Amino acid sequence: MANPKRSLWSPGLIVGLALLAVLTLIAIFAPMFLQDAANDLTDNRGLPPSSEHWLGTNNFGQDNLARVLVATRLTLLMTLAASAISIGFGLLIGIAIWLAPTKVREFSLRLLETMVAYPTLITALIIAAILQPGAMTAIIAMGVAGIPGFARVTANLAQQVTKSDYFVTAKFLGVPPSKLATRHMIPSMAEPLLVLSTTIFASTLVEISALSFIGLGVQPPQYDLGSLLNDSLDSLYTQPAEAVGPAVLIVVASIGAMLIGDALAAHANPRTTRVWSPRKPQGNPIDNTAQEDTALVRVEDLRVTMPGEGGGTELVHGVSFSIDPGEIIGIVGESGSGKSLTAMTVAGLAPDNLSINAERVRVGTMNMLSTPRPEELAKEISIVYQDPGTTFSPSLKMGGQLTEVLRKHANKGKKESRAIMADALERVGIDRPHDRLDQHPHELSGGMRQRAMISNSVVTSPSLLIADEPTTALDVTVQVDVLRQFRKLREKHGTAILFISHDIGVVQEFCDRVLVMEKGRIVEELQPDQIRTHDVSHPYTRQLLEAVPVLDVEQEIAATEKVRP
Ligand SMILES: Nc1ncnc2c1ncn2[C@@H]1O[C@H](COP(=O)(O)OP(=O)(O)OP(=O)(O)O)[C@@H](O)[C@H]1O
Repeated sequence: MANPKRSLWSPGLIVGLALLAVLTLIAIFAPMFLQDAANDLTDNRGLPPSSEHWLGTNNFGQDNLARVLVATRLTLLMTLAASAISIGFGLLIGIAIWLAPTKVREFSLRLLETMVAYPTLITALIIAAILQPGAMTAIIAMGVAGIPGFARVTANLAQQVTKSDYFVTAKFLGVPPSKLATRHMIPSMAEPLLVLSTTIFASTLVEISALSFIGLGVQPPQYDLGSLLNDSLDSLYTQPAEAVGPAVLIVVASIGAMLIGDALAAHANPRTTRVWSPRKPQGNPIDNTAQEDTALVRVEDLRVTMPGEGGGTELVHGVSFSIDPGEIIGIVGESGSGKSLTAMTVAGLAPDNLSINAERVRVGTMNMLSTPRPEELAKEISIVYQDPGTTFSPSLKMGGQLTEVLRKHANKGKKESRAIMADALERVGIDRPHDRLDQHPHELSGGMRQRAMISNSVVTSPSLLIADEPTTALDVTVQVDVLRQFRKLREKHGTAILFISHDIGVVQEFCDRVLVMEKGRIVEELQPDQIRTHDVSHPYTRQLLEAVPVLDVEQEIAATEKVRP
């Protein structure tokens, strides 16, 4: 999904569109006005560049520049036609695969994988060699050769759509396949496919010119940029200017298309997968105020801005708070109120596209606006993310990923790290923990992955644990187990916790203090008792309290303590 706040009109897009607009104008008007200069045989053979013939003339006395400009039309038309074949059929096949029965789908996906292993140009060469050389052959060869690549990407994207709740529901309700494709699949995939289409256009242009260059594409008397390049070979040393024109136009056209593709890709939503990344350092990595300030975390006047016209959009408006060692602070607020941005900035992570400004963001002695040492960061701060699906790399086994921090930053050996992790997994209720370490993330359920992530974050006994809605996806019993783990961590190691939740019921007993956020501001700071007795002053907090059924965490923990040692 595109980010509406981010301007589409980047310099790259403007330059790319301008280049393609100029080429389109050339393609339209050059054949109307320069046909004679380009095609008429004259006695002015092999002239060097001059004010009359900017790129000189060829061996038949034809003006090289006029021929290049006239050839632009055929080159662009062939490229458009071949790209349309690749994109059209690729889209149909990619979608059909996911609407087909499982056996057909599996076979088609394997077939596509085999086909994409062959470079497009080789496939095109084989097709062009079988058919009679000519413009139509070049179009068919390039168009057909580009289908598997486009179909493969479409199939990958379509697979993600088929997993979405809205698609499953629509299928369940009996929406016919054609409607599933047009209403659900194509709109969801439109943006990445548009970006891919511009890349296909650029590569088709170069490859179709290559086919003509080697004599399998356009044949005389027709000519395109590739065949003009070929013509220039005979006199490359005596008349190099003849090669310059077609070469420059091929490069300019493909750069134009790539710039448009890049700009569209950059405009695509930067948080489709929620990626938090380290930021550019601001100031000294060590914050000396830690000596006189007993708080573990100190945030002063934090502002997070989405850059844009008119100074951009401020998403977090001057937030200040502190967390003492061992303190559990809750942040509650509705979706989009700035909870995650605030917490991730405290961890020194925030989306790249946002600008972060603050008087201070300190954790221990680390200035989180700068770049603290990675070993210190890994030991001092742990994060439990909202989405367990994206936390683990799908291609690596759980064991390698879960023991990484222990091995790298706590200097534990492989065996010892595995034993510590297996124990931690067992404590969050994961059965057969040793076997789990040898499994891949997809072999675990979402709830298990979430619990694995939680156990991973507590094994290093960090000073600060940032938990971004860690229990949202878990059932109540597991929620309680997890909260109990967090409590034990605080009791044993004095870990402070920044606990983000939508659910004021969960935070009320679990946290020592609760910050209520609304629209990027902390609107109220509450003691748990105030939540319990509804002694709150801000209308938004009252609304939150009225909206959420309250879970008595204390009671639940007490109840499960009785059954669990
Ligand atoms: N990378 C980004 N680019 C642009 N806007 C962003 C980005 N990240 C967050 N936002 C916007 O900032 C606001 C606060 O987002 P944030 O993720 O902090 O909310 P939240 O309170 O954690 O919500 P949720 O509970 O749904 O996760 C939202 O309007 C969100 O759309």
